[in-house]
Amino acid sequence: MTTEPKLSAGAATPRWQADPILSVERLTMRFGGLVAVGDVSFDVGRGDITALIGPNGAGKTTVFNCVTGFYKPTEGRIVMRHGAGRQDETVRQLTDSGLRWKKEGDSGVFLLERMPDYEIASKARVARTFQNIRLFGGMTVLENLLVAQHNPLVVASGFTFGGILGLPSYRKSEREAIDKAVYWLERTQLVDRADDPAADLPYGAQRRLEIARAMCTDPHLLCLDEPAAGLNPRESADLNALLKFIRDEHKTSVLLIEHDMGVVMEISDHIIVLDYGVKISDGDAESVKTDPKVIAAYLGVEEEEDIDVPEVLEDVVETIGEVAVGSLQPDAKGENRGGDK
Ligand SMILES: Nc1ncnc2c1ncn2[C@@H]1O[C@H](COP(=O)(O)OP(=O)(O)OP(=O)(O)O)[C@@H](O)[C@H]1O
Repeated sequence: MTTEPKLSAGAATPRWQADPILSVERLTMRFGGLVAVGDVSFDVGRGDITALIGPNGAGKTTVFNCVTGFYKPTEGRIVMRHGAGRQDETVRQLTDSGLRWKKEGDSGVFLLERMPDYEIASKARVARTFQNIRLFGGMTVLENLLVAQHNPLVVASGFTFGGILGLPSYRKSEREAIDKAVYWLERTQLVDRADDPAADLPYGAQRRLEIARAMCTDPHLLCLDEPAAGLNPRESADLNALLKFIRDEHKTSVLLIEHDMGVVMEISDHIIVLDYGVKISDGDAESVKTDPKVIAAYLGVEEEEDIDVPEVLEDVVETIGEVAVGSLQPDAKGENRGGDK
């Protein structure tokens, strides 16, 4: 099934079509007989906040794991681009040649389905956070951010000796790494906790630290798996502000999985909706939240069922727009379609 991206009336060509930083093309992921993701395609606009949403078990994390190299897709192509435009000719050349990436100056094309996860992070510059927080709990908050910058520091140390001897070039890189860490600690309101073990931070602060750590790697694309999970309303508002800052001031593209529709509808430029492993809607917030297929998926109405959309629409849009959708995650049939992460 193909679902063409939708825009609200009067909108111009969206960035995700004109200038996609990431294109997921006909992605399929099977686990034995289970099709977790089936023939899914979508684009992520450069400089956009893009949300991937859907009920439990819809396939969101599986898509994330394919994009970030934790899974090798069964089928499909995942194109990451540095520099403006679709770069179709380079994508075609790479696909035909069997090579993994091509970089020229500030431009570059990376076929992520061919790359191991460490290359996706270091070369394609895709950073991610996890549904279950994965910090180095015994290290301090500052150390967590310095570890994230390990690669440039190792290079600056000339692979050890420059660091041991304290050469000026290494000291300069070390200073820069600390400055960058402090910058992100300030942006995430964690400066006062810099010397505390990461495990001692409250939950919401640990989530912000994960984002700070990812940003210390200077990603072109930041992938966040349920960043608002477990946050209180105040922390969710802070998260919204942080993600808008990352988009607007750092021009970093963001792709997030999120169940909190308050967060999704407020900050997303573009929303893709999955259900049972297929894409059911794709467009801006306005078009997605009024899409009958989305409403049916969240409320568990069978597609063939003749729902009276105008009658229920107002209530449902209000619900999807305002509720932290924990209560909507299991569908109306009472099924929990997901597994633990
Ligand atoms: N490694 C795996 N092995 C087998 N099945 C898997 C694996 N990972 C995911 N699945 C299955 O694939 C389907 C999609 O799971 P996925 O975690 O991608 O959904 P999700 O949309 O992220 O769900 P949630 O919102 O609950 O996190 C589910 O049926 C899940 O049980």
